[in-house]
Amino acid sequence: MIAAHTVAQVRAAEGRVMARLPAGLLMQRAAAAVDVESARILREVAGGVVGRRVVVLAGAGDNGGDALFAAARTARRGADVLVLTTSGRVHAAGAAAARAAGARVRPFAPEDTALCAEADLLLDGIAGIGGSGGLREPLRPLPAALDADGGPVVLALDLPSGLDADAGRLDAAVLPADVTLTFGTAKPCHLLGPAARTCGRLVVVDIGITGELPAPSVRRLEPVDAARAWRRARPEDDKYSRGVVGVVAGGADYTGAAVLAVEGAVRAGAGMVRYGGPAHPAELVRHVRPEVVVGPGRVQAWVLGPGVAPDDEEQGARIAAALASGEPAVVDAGALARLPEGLAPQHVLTPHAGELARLLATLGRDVDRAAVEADPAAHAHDAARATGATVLLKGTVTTVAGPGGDVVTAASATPWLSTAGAGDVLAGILGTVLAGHAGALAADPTRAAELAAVAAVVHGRAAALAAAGGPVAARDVADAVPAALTSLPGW
Ligand SMILES: NC(=O)C1=CN([C@@H]2O[C@H](COP(=O)(O)OP(=O)(O)OC[C@H]3O[C@@H](n4cnc5c(N)ncnc54)[C@H](OP(=O)(O)O)[C@@H]3O)[C@@H](O)[C@H]2O)[C@@H](O)CC1
Ligand SMILES: [K+]
Repeated sequence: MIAAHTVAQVRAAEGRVMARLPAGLLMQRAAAAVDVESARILREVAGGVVGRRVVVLAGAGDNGGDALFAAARTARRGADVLVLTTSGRVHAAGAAAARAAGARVRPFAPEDTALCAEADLLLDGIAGIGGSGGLREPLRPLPAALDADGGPVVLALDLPSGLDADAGRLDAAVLPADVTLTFGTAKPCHLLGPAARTCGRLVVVDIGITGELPAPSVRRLEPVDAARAWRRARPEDDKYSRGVVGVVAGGADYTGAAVLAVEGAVRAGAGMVRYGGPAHPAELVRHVRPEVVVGPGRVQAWVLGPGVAPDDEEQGARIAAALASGEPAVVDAGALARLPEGLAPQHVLTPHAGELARLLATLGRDVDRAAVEADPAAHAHDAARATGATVLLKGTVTTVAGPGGDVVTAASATPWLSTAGAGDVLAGILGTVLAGHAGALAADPTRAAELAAVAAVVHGRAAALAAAGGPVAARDVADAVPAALTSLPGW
């Protein structure tokens, strides 16, 4: 898991640690890590450090201070270091250290853009967690100038300058990084889309504040976390204790979604799957999966809505009854169009951006799909708070928001996964995960957010396995779930 903390959380922790330590020590730890990573990059891309061209952009605050002390260390290794200050103010001790080590230090001028583009390595110390409002002039043209082939490796200190550390938005000019070294803990911008795309490879540097940090506000689940959280079959299990998943999917006109949701649940290891729906999809489901039981009965978790038409009264009645039962449920597709009052965290809504925009519109918000895609976490969060449910928003980064404010993400394994039916399979997998943890969810329904992200990780991994770098069909994703599980590190 990668944990991210807000600026306020980081500043509070940093304050407590700094009160016990000599002044400037945390900055020196940060600078040392930047210097080590810089040397590693220079060896990799330029074959060595001595004489290699390093340009350092240093802003007015402590992010600039980190950059200046790192510049001093890298200059002492023999690199050719030019520091360009990007503000009228500069960290005085840092600038003195850089000069003393042989680096040149002067203000940035617009024509320096070319020098930046020709460097082997560009350190971005313009702004960190104190930054706001995006890149300022005269730096705004810089990202486009660096975009050309053969430009420098860009190493961002703490975060790519221009990002808002606490948000996933990307609505202002940003200097995208190839590598981001973040200090103490990741920040929400590193994990939330679309901002996360500008961070490149993320490295969290231990500067000694971890012990003072509270519970993270954003978490990214990794495959190893999915292995840990997945409920394994136990010798004493029977099909009921493993979890029974009730699937209300498909209708007279839509059958494929029912089959795919059932496949997802079966392949993820449900003890039993019960199908609820009209005769035609029921026959097809039975044909494809003879192990499925058709008709009502006790279940531990529901999968509601794949392939259900909004005006299907028969399926609508089943969905309403399932939600009223209070049992954990995946609320997908057609079921999203008819949400009742009184949802709770164990109800996981699984919209894509367009569906979330429609849902928010019914709650009186003035948003469209583009607005949701521009800030997925904020909108998922808004919907979770307004409905009381957990919201899993599908996308390149899967973003899960609990009504209590926690956000859990899962990076997508392959872009090929955006294919028809993949969402139905995810709904089935998630139904099995919720059913397997029904006891834990009864004790603490807010665990649904983490479990939803677990299902997304496994779904993404199954897709990557099935796709093997190329296109993938939804049913193949379901078939690959067992292999995806056994391939998880720590399984
Ligand atoms: N937390 C920790 O444990 C540790 C933190 N450390 C480091 O400190 C950093 C935080 O330092 P910080 O608080 O001085 O703020 P910082 O990020 O340098 O930016 C604020 C300055 O930049 C300016 N500015 C603002 N927006 C801007 C923009 N868009 N474009 C350009 N400039 C902009 C703004 O000036 P103004 O708005 O007044 O012009 C202000 O002066 C943190 O990210 C980490 O790197 C480490 O040393 C290790 C320990
Ligand atoms: K930065």
